[in-house]
Amino acid sequence: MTEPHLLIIWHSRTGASEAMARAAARGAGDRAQLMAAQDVSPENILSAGGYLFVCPENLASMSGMMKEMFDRCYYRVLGKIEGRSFATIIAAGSDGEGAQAQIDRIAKGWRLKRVADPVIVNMEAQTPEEILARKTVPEERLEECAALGEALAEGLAMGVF
Ligand SMILES: Cc1cc2nc3c(=O)[nH]c(=O)nc-3n(C[C@H](O)[C@H](O)[C@H](O)COP(=O)(O)O)c2cc1C
Repeated sequence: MTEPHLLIIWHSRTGASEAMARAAARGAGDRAQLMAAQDVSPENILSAGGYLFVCPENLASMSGMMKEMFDRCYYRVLGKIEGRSFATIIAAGSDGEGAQAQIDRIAKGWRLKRVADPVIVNMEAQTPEEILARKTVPEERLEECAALGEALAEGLAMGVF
């Protein structure tokens, strides 16, 4: 992997966020490290040049596993990653703004710099059956995620961010 690399951190319950994180990693190629939130350590965060956070909105919040990653790592890296770049992709059933705002607030605490507009992919799941079903993200949205991954990794490699 080339340095400084993009760390893509994801959590997914029904597959949408995982597919989008994998698409972003495909776009970034060998300039990205793709990690499930539960596996991320403070050392992984410290060694990356920038971050892409990808998770669903659950009950108006980021998903619990993503929050657990922030809780576990927050103070271990506070003050050591200031100015690094970040972006987000949120999978939602109908909204997504709550999860988005929470990650933005935590990133502000870390003094990260948002370098791409927020991406919220609304899967339009309304009923319990739809919400609990395995998700298939439309191809054009996956391509958008791939393009974002490529742009972030490229910007980091070129020292633009
Ligand atoms: C327990 C639970 C709570 C949810 N709450 C919300 C919510 O507050 N707002 C929203 O837009 N979608 C909500 N959803 C829908 C998911 O965000 C949506 O299905 C998303 O595509 C799931 O992403 P994933 O496949 O990566 O898990 C919820 C889903 C679950 C399972």
